[in-house]
Amino acid sequence: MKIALVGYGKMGKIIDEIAQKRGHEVVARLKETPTAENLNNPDVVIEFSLPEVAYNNIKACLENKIPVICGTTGWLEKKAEIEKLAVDNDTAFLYGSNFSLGVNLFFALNEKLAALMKNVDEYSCQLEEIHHIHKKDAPSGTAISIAEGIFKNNPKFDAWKLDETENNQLGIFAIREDEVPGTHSVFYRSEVDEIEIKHTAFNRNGFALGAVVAAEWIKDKRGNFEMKDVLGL
Ligand SMILES: NC(=O)C1=CN([C@@H]2O[C@H](COP(=O)(O)OP(=O)(O)OC[C@H]3O[C@@H](n4cnc5c(N)ncnc54)[C@H](OP(=O)(O)O)[C@@H]3O)[C@@H](O)[C@H]2O)C=CC1
Ligand SMILES: O=C(O)C1=N[C@H](C(=O)O)C[C@H](O)C1
Repeated sequence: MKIALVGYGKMGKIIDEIAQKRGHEVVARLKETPTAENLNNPDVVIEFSLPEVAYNNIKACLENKIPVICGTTGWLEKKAEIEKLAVDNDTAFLYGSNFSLGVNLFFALNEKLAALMKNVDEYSCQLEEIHHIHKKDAPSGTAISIAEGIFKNNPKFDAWKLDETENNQLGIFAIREDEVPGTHSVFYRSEVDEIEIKHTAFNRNGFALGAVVAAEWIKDKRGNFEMKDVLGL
C-alpha cells in the first residue's frame, strides 16, 4: 500500500519505520499543508501533526478523495465538519485519540467500571494524564476520550474541567514531565479507600503500530470510523 505521512515529527518518524517494516511504500513525508501534488498519489494518509493545522491538513486530503487516519489531538471542535467532508467526497476518515491496543482495551475497561460505579455514591472520580514536556495540548485527547466514556456510562458526570474538580464536572489533571510517552489513570476515591485503573505507554511504538494497522483496515472503506471498529471492540 502507498502511505503518505502528514506531520513528520516524533510520531511520523516511528510510523514511517513501522509502515516500511510491514511492506508498505511511504510516498510522502510532509511538514506542510498537503496538496494533490505533494501527497504523491497515496492510497491512505496518516496524519500526526499539530492541533492548529490538523483541520486544514485533513480537509485537503478528503477533498482529494484520499482516506485519512488522523492521530492529531486538540482540534475536535471541527470534527463534525471533517466527518461530513468524508461522506461528501465518498472517502473515509478515522480519528483516534490513541491508537494503541492497550489504551483501547483500557477505554473498554473504563466504561465497564464507570457503569459499575453509577449507583455507588461513596466514591469521587478524577482523571490524571502524564506526558512529555513537548506536548502542545492539555488535557490529552486520550484523557478526553476516557472522560467521554465515563459520561456515557455514569450520568453523575456530564463535563470535564482541567486541573480541578467542580460540582458534576470530572477533574482531569494534566502533568507534563520529562519525556513521558503517555500515562493515564482513573481514580475512584472514598473516605476509606481508592480504586485506580492505569495505562502506561513505555514508548510510542504501540501508537504507531495501531495507526498503520488502521491504515491497512480503512483502505477501500467509505464513511467515518473509530479505532474500536478496527479492533472489533
Ligand atoms: N492518536 C495517537 O495514538 C497519538 C496521538 N499523538 C498526537 O499526534 C500529534 C503529533 O504528535 P508528535 O508527533 O509527538 O508531535 P511533533 O511535534 O513531534 O510532530 C508534529 C509534526 O507536524 C509538523 N507540522 C507542522 N506544521 C505542519 C503542517 N502545516 N502540516 C503538516 N505537518 C506540520 C511538524 O513540523 P516541524 O517539526 O517543522 O514543526 C512536526 O514534524 C499530537 O497532536 C499528539 O497529541 C501522539 C501520539 C499518539
Ligand atoms: O502527545 C502525545 O505524545 C500523545 N498524545 C495523545 C493524546 O493526546 O492522548 C496520545 C498519547 O497519549 C501520546
